[in-house]
Order: sequence, then C-alpha cells, then structure tokens
Amino acid sequence: MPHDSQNLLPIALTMGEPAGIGPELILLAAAGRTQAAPFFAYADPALLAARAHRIGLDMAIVETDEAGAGHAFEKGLPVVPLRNKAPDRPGEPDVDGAAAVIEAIERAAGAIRLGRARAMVTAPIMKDVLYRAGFKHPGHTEFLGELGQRFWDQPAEPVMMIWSETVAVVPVTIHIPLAEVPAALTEDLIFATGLVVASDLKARFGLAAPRLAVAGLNPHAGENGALGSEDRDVVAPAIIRLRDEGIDAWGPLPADTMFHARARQSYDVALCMYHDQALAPAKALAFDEAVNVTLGLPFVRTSPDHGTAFDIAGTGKANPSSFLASLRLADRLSR
Ligand SMILES: NC(=O)c1ccc[n+]([C@@H]2O[C@H](COP(=O)([O-])OP(=O)(O)OC[C@H]3O[C@@H](n4cnc5c(N)ncnc54)[C@H](O)[C@@H]3O)[C@@H](O)[C@H]2O)c1
Ligand SMILES: N[C@H](C(=O)O)[C@H](O)COP(=O)(O)O
Repeated sequence: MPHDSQNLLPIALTMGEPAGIGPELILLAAAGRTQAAPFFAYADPALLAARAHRIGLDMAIVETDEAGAGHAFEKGLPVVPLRNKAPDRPGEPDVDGAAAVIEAIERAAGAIRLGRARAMVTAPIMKDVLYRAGFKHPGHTEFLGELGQRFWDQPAEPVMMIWSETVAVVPVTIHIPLAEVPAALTEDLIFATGLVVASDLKARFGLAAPRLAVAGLNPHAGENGALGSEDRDVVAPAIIRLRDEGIDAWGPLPADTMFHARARQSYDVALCMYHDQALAPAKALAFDEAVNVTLGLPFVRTSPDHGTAFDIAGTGKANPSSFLASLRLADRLSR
C-alpha cells in the first residue's frame, strides 16, 4: 500500500450486476491492490469466490465489516457481505440479483455518510433488470441524487460527466428516449447543468476557470434556425445566462466538429444535449481510460465508462483499465 494512503478511509466498491463483468473487475482490482488506495467491496462473497475460480484468479476473499476493511486489505479482497444473495451466472441477468445490486449502492452511500468510507466506485448495472424489479430511477446517477437527499438531507443535482485526460463530456439529458429529448431540453436545465459542472470542476478538479463548450442540438447547431429552432431559442439563451454568472461557456457549437483534436484543446468539458452526442465521442476517443463521475452530489462517486459486457462476463477477458481509472479518480477527488 502506498505510504500516504495508510491513514485514509477506504473507498467502497459496489458489486454491480452479478451476471456482468463487475465482480471480476473488483477481483482484478484486488489483484493489483498494492498499487491502490485501500478499498472494500459490498458484494456476495460466494459470488466473488465462484467468479475468481472461473477466471482462474487465486484471491483471498476476506469477509469483514467496514471498520475492519483496512486491516483485511492487507490480506486480500475485503468484502462486506450483502444481506441479499446474488447468483454467479455470467451472461444471464435475472431479477433475482436486483435486490443485492440496489443494496450495495445504498450501503456504499450510507457508509460514506457514516464516515466509514470516503468515496464510492460502482461496477456497472443492467438497468432493465432493475426496472423489472421496481427500481424507479433511470440509472445510478439519479439514484445517487436521491440517496444524497435521503442521507445528507440536501437537495442534490446529480450530473453525469464522462471524464478522461483526452476528453470530458456531460450529457444534459441522460437516459430518455431520443424522441423525448427536444421537450426535455429546457433553458433552465442547460443553465442548471452548466452551473453544477463549472462549480465541481473548480471545487473538485481544481480548475480555476473551467471552459465549457456547449453543443447545439440540431445539425450545424440549427443552421440559423433553418434546421431546428432549439439552438437559437433554448441553448443560446442558457449560454448567455451562464456567461452572466461569470462562467466561460460558449456555443451552441455544431456537434460534429467539436471533438477533433484541435477543437478539444479549446475547452475542458463539452456540454452535450443528449446521451449519445456526449458518450459516443468519449467512448470512441477514450474507452479504456474514461471514467463516469457524478457531479452535484455531497459525496464522490465514480464508475467505469462501460457497461456489464455480458458477452465476455466470466471469461477472464474483461479489461479492468477503466475500472482502475475510476478508483484512481475517486481517490484523487476524495483526498
Ligand atoms: N455504469 C453503468 O452502470 C453502466 C454503464 C454503461 C452501460 N451499462 C449497462 O450495461 C449494459 C450493456 O451495455 P452495452 O452492451 O451497451 O455496453 P457494454 O459497455 O457493456 O459493452 C459494449 C462492448 O464493449 C465490450 N466491453 C465493455 N467493457 C469492456 C471491458 N472492460 N473489457 C473488454 N471489453 C469490454 C463488451 O464486451 C461489448 O462488446 C446495459 O444494460 C447498460 O444499461 C451500465
Ligand atoms: N450512460 C452511462 C454509460 O453509457 O456509460 C451509463 O449507462 C451509466 O449511467 P449511470 O452511471 O447513471 O448508471
């Protein structure tokens, strides 16, 4: 363990979808733990043991409570057992595992609130399985906003940012059908999102004057209204309001030309109007290094930029690099 990490609270990991690659990412992170800040996982220990066996990894799984996690980290992977069980059936998601998935996320937030962990890193979830189990939130991002409200009693404004040294993007609307984007995209929403982004890039990432490039919604940012009115009537007024707050925001920019290498030099983060406008360039440019970080929360949460990867779960082929980048960023932001 690096010397300067010894007195830090651990980082809480959540198991994610049991049928996905989350369990093996946690095991792979534990295999390299001498290079990492201390962490423990909320998971089903039997699932982790079975998955370690499947991928041929010899890893001691040390059951512990949160207080014992630091000591357990010296011996292996510290696991705080979940009350709900999760089956080890890679590639076969089932609502059976949903209660454990949700419990892990709730307990990680609770641990931070109680001073037993300093940040959380979440392994990927399958949203559809959770919806079928009655989960009311589109994804982690919005659920963590509710947990921020529940445990900290503060209104949270969770904002998704996919961050890497290569590119950082924020989708203003997130997990909604594309057909609903124009109606959901309001001047107030763009303005509020920009405020959270500018504030957290200053406070958490240490940027003195964050530069926000704002994408338009339509091709060519509307072509002066000929290809859609939202850029002129909704996006542009929000940018004026952000500038009035002293934020270095500009646009609306045509989204097709704002991600090439020279364009990216001019901004710290691209504010995009919908999910794939933001995440497609980020994953194309930085799939193995990018991290999903939730801004606007009273605590630090990061996650890899990829999903459950059912096609390779349990095969040992999962690349842990985005997960490890998530751990490093959570460590940096919570020091
Ligand atoms: N943070 C999250 O919880 C999160 C993020 C994204 C997607 N998801 C969920 O994941 C599920 C599957 O989504 P998807 O198929 O669109 O994307 P995905 O990222 O799971 O997979 C896309 C492709 O990339 C590969 N891949 C992904 N991660 C990899 C890794 N670490 N190493 C090697 N290859 C990897 C997969 O094998 C697959 O071929 C969906 O239910 C989605 O909601 C969750
Ligand atoms: N939109 C994200 C992605 O594709 O990477 C992802 O689904 C994660 O969303 P949450 O962090 O809200 O679960």
